[in-house]
Amino acid sequence: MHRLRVVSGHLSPQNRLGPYSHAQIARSECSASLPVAADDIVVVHGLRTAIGKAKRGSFKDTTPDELLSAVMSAVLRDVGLSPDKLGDVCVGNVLQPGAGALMVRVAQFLSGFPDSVPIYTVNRMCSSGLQALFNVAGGIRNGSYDLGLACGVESMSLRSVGNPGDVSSRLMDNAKARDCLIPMGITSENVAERFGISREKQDAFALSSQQKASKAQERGVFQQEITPLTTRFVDEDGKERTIVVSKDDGIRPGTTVEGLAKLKPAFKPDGSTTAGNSSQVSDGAAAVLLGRRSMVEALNLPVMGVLRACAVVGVPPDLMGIGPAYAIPAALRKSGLSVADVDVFEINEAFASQAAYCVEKLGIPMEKVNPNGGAIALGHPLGCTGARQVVTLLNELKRRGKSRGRYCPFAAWKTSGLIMIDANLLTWHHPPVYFHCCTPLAGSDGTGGCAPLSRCLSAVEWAGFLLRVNPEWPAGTTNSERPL
Ligand SMILES: CC(=O)SCCNC(=O)CCNC(=O)[C@H](O)C(C)(C)COP(=O)(O)OP(=O)(O)OC[C@H]1O[C@@H](n2cnc3c(N)ncnc32)[C@H](O)[C@@H]1OP(=O)(O)O
Repeated sequence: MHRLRVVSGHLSPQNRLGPYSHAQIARSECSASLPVAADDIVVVHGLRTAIGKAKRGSFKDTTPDELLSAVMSAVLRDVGLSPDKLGDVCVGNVLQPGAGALMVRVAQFLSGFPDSVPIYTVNRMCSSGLQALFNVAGGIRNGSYDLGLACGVESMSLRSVGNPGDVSSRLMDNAKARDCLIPMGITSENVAERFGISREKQDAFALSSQQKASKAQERGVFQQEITPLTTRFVDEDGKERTIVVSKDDGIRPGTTVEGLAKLKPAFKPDGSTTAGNSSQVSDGAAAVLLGRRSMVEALNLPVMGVLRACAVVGVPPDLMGIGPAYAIPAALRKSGLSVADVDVFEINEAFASQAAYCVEKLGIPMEKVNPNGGAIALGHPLGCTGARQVVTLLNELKRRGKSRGRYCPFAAWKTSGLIMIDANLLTWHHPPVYFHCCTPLAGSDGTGGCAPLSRCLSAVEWAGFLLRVNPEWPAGTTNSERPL
């Protein structure tokens, strides 16, 4: 009934559609092609912390349980959901000892979650945050529970990559197994050499990431997705201060092609991968609340998107960065869409070499790729990034009033994760006061409200999962102002 009311509200002459006629609405792809089902897996809400520069940035003295707790509690607080309603919490993490099991359980209690709520970690390297989403979605799909929280967290300040753990000495006799020891920076060099991604091309990609992120930061775009975190910070004189962190550290608005060209190769003397065209080593966390549509509707929670398809593909470990070039087509096949149908792609920028290769190989127009910059500018807290990209993409699609997005981060070693998300106006849940926000035209600077209804209904896609975006929240709405 609620959906019918929502739809008829849009179609009624009293609504504020301005020049958009009913005929235009009826022609929309979204309403025609996207079925709505009670057991859809929907995204309710997502937030992230700011991303700190590891070892010297805002979160250099912040433990990962604190980062995680900040996003876990903020997401539930924003939508007014009691934690005891959660059936499971899955947290992507790469570097914490003991698979991060202690860290996440501590975060759970720091967040005020009862001990009856289960929590666990997952490690699919740089896709861990995304894998957490897959896992929670899987739990909902298989009927284990109706609501779950998918998170990602990493403190690269307090833990470093490097210890390979206990592996058999026989790995030296097996070329593929041996390749698993190749440092990530060298895999970037391999991709650049093998596929002819020149230094100039890499630097151009890096410049574009920095420029897009600078512009987004300047416009306040990230304020919608960042929950501020009050934390301790020890300054150069050893004095401890309390700071509030709400802004990403890594973005360099002054980046130029000349400045990038001057940087020395970081991983091998005659290489092309530098500090400027690599992702930054960072600290951060993100959380995304997922639920079965029937339960989400029963609790009158908002719906940001619907999970439509997931794909995970393995690639050779010495070329790990090419993952999106394989995972994106796999998810496209599952969804019956093509690259041309997609409006926004979020592709992880572990290195400009691999990201540029994937974009080229798939023939994606650059303006559709990471419109607010990626890990080169923002930073790449390993276990967090997949969840962070989902949060960033959903907010971008919401700003644009787009109904479908597609997203693809990728994992190190041999796998690539892909999820697809679509938006369908027919499934929106929000109070009428916000409902009208989809009628004014969005300003190109993201400040002018949501897109017209005809655009809200159009199809967009994304590499990864198809998520429905709810553009009823005006651009610039802060977390605390969002409707509950
Ligand atoms: C599956 C996966 O995702 S695999 C990927 C996993 N992640 C990784 O492997 C991390 C890859 N990145 C790295 O290892 C590191 O960032 C490195 C080794 C490339 C560089 O490390 P650092 O030297 O500490 O980098 P840092 O960001 O501090 O930059 C060093 C200097 O380069 C220069 N620089 C960096 N970016 C720029 C830029 N955009 N323009 C101009 N100069 C720049 C600056 O002089 C900077 O020094 P400053 O910060 O004091 O001004």
